[in-house]
Amino acid sequence: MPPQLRTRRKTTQNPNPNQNPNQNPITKPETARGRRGRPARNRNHNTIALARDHEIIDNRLGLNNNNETNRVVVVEDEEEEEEHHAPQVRVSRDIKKQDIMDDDCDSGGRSADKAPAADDEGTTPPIPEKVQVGGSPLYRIDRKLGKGGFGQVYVGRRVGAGAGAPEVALKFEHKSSKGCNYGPPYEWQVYNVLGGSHGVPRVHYKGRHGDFYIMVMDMLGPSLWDVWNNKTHTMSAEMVACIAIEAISILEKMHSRGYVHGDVKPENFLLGSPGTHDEKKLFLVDLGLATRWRDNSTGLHVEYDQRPDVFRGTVRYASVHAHLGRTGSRRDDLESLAYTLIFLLRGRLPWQGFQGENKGFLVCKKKMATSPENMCCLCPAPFRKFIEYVVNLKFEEEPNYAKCISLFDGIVGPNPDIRPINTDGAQKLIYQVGQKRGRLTMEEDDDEQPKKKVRIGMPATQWISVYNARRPMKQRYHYNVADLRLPQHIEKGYEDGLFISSVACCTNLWALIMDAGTGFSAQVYELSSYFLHKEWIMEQWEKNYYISAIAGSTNGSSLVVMSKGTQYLQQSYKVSDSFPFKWINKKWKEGFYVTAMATAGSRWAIVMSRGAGFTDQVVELDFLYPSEGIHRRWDNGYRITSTAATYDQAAFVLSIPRRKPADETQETLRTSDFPSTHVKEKWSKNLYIASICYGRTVS
Ligand SMILES: Nc1ncnc2c1ncn2[C@@H]1O[C@H](COP(=O)(O)OP(=O)(O)OP(=O)(O)O)[C@@H](O)[C@H]1O
Repeated sequence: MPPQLRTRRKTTQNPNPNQNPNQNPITKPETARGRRGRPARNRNHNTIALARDHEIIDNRLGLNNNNETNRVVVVEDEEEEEEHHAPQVRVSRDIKKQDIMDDDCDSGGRSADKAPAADDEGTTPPIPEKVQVGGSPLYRIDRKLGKGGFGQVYVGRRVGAGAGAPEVALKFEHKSSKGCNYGPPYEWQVYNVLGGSHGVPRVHYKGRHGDFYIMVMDMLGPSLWDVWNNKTHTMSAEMVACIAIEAISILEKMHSRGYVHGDVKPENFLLGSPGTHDEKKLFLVDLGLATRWRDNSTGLHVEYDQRPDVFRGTVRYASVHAHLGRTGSRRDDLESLAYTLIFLLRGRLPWQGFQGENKGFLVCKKKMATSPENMCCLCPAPFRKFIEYVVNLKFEEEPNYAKCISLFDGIVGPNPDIRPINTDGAQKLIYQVGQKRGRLTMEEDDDEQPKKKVRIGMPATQWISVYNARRPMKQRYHYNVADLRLPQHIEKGYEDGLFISSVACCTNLWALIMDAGTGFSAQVYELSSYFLHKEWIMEQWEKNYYISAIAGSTNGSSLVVMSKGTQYLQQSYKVSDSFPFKWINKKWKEGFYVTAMATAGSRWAIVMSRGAGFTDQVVELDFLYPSEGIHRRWDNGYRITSTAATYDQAAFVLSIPRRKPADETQETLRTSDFPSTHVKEKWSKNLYIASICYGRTVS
């Protein structure tokens, strides 16, 4: 079917007649481009970039000075709204660890691998028979204890020592391994700080032997995954509650030293060596993904950030924030611990079994959609309470470890000496907190107002509208506009001296914001059955129009508005099945900033422009309205400049303007219906719609 083409054009005189249109050749053609003025097309990515020698007419002042305060409100005939369920979108990530291995055959199997040293896989260079590092005695390498994505761990026996001499564990990392690009493994630094502290094995020596970096550490016993696996895939509630209690105390200690572990999972909790007095003691190993939550020099919490293309950890146990690429903080370890506990107790997590390229996205989506009640049905109540607590923690919030530990009191036997796991560390913590506060439990928090549940298991779609403070101006909105009625509203707006500033779509009905403060001098638009209609856009680019607003419908059509008088120098757009953060990141480095976004069903279209008038830009992407992230960004001077949402996710682009507006006020609203009455209230406070979209939030 040919694209449905409805193009209208509106031109006003350049209100800045002193500017010579031939004066100002600004952009250098992109090197990938062929003939002059032709866009460079990246065949693989449906990316079109145009570089043109042209001059920019900045009309902003001309129209912004309009002091008109009367506003015309045209409310479109109400029409029935249909509910459309968009298919799932994909998120591709930088996969750092073994997240591909998470499926029905458990990744944990690798730590039970007890092959002798000589039988090692052909891909890794052979482990030496004997090693001596960093002033250590000479060790003979014995059986293999385990293997991870980074290293291999073997038993070491001291050469010449008697049969009763204690064994050590040696972690080998080949110099060519991912973790050793810049010298010794990063994990060594973390062990320097944490080694030997509560629940972390002691490191005795470390150094290089041949092509291997080797760490000599306390020899430990089976991992919790091994124990679970040997026990027909179940564990008693008492055993898991003891693990919870002690694991929380280990994390508390690690956090108190400024680190988050970053990869909490059953494979990384080890018991002490069988037959030793530590055999019931819990340890946490693998510090390769540990990061600082507290800056060493300032003592302050590290800065919040979100980089949706960065994933660190293990898909099955990662916190939702880790999936979304947010800077790790203490809450993430506790969320991963909660999943670890439920896995040990129930033998399975609801998001196991996803496969394929967009597995990380599907797992994260499922985590968001699983309420604590559902995750913990048939589990004792403390486990649900623990999950509810941890998923509500804020980025910088200090977890109440003692309260978390006390949640499990009722499940474990009263006598710590006969518990299946040693809980000494937790007893000590509870005691210390009790001393400090004059009480042993943390019941005072029980009167707290119940927190808003963030994992509802029930998606909701809403209008998200963003309002900026501006000098009084005329703004008009239309909503529930069917395709055929678009032209008449737009033409009327043009006649009244308005230009389209934002467009949005709810199901297949359009919303249109037109105002007198755009600064545009001319505008064209097209309603097309394509998302997006490349040829038309290129044609308009050739005529010096730039994309100023876009929207897409669930049936895949799009409304693209292109204007003259923008401040843009060059523009590029991408249509993608998943939120294309990697591409955005790449374009940021080239001086482009996101200036418009839209979705059609599960697809995203992102427009980026040079000369956007921003000095920095960030993205907030979530399965719900990311209020914490937005507030943090606001505090740092960012303001929302683009929004778009699918049925699954909402994306917000926040920018720092090059020129600060006199009044930086920005407000957002989430409403089930188009916010017609709210808009009028906002207008009365000189707040005008700056961006609007319809899609995923949480009611
Ligand atoms: N001190 C130890 N004593 C006994 N076994 C150990 C010890 N340290 C590690 N292991 C075993 O070796 C396995 C791999 O160790 P570790 O997790 O440190 O390696 P890694 O390559 O960093 O793993 P990952 O891929 O999870 O990052 C562990 O799961 C465990 O079974």
